[in-house]
Amino acid sequence: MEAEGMLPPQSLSAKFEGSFAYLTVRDRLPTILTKVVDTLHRNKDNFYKEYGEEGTEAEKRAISFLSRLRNELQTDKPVLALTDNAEDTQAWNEYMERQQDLMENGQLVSWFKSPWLYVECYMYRRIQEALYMNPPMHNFDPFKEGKTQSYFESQQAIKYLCTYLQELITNMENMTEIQLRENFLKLIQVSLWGNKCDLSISAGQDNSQKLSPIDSLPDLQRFILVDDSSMVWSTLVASQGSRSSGMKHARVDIILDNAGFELVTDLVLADFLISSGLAKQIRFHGKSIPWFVSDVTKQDFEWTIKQTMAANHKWMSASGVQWKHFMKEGTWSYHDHPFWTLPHEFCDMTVDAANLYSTLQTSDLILFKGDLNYRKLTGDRKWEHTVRFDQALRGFQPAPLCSLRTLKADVQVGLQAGHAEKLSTQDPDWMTNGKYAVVQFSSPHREQ
Ligand SMILES: O=P(O)(O)OC[C@@]1(O)O[C@H](CO)[C@@H](O)[C@@H]1O
Ligand SMILES: [Mn+2]
Repeated sequence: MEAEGMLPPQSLSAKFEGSFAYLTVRDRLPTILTKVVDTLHRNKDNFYKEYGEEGTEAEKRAISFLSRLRNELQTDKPVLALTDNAEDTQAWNEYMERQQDLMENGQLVSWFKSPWLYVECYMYRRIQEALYMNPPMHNFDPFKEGKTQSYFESQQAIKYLCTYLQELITNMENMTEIQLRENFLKLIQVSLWGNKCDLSISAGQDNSQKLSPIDSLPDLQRFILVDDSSMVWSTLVASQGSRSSGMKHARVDIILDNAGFELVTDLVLADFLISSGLAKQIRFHGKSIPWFVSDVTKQDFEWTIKQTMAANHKWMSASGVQWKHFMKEGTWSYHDHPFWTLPHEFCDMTVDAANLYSTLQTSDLILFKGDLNYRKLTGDRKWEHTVRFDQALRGFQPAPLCSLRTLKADVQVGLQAGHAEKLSTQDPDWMTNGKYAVVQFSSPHREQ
């Protein structure tokens, strides 16, 4: 827990000129908006075919809304309250008020003056507003094409991975505890590096995985700056009771990040956890609206399993069939909660999404995938790099948790003294170029 009266460090923000936040708001976010507009344009005929004139009109209105939004962003206009009437509209507008209270000298909350985490999340929610306000477009996912493309472009790697998984499952019975541990650690790393493949960092450019993900692991090892995966293993082993008695029903929650290759790496890990008996239940958590270009929605989740099932490859389809079965029998389940697409830091969850927090409290292990989750875990703040991960969580400790993240934003805690300085001389962009990664663990049960 945080010492009382201690203020956390400042939020990252585009107000720091030249910072990664600044460059993202200035360059990457407008590009993403332009791509959304292009996507709507390209689908013009489809909207007409499906909904007639009404579809064409909705598409035009959404495009003009998004063009205005891009202009507001680029000219640093004040952030506007949401005008739609969705489940989370009020929470967003209340959060805006909170941001307003934090502003100094009576300045208004705006794109280049407010916290980066807030304005970036807000942009994706405004894209959704453009769609909500223009039915019949409210269910349209402007990022769908990019997500399916990234899945298809990673076919080769997915084949390798599913083949590897099916071999493991065949040999599981004869595996010693040491071998089981080794394979678990490998699949944790595959899921970790799967996070290299998000589409928002490359503003939607192809970033797919083509090589064998298992063979690349040894070369990547030295880029893992903090590796707490052995603690993750101990947590799982401790929570399942003995392997043969299977007394306890360990539950793992995976807070998903990106669709495409990354999601497959997560499903493979989840399959291994169940097939090995390390866990009895997996709960996946995804986004309820299209988010940060590549994040998984329920539709993406179901689509991925279906596609994998239908693949013309023995081991891929065997994996897909198994995953479908896990879903059907409830061993796996998919959940979304509006909190995952709110701009809050996770330390706010106890108050702002108490029901989600209490659900997570009954988990044996929570895996947080990706960069945005890391930003929310640490509040996207200017922490010293040597501050402990536990401390940066500021009381967010529902259950043992682990962040699997490749570095794509300039926040990083939990490093040894001198490590960050050394990296800065070797590779000045180490925090944002996606070459490095961390596996960081924190447990409420651990001695603080
Ligand atoms: O959470 P993810 O998918 O790993 O990354 C999301 C992300 O690409 O979006 C932001 C850039 O716009 C960065 O913070 C981060 O790299
Ligand atoms: Mn993402």
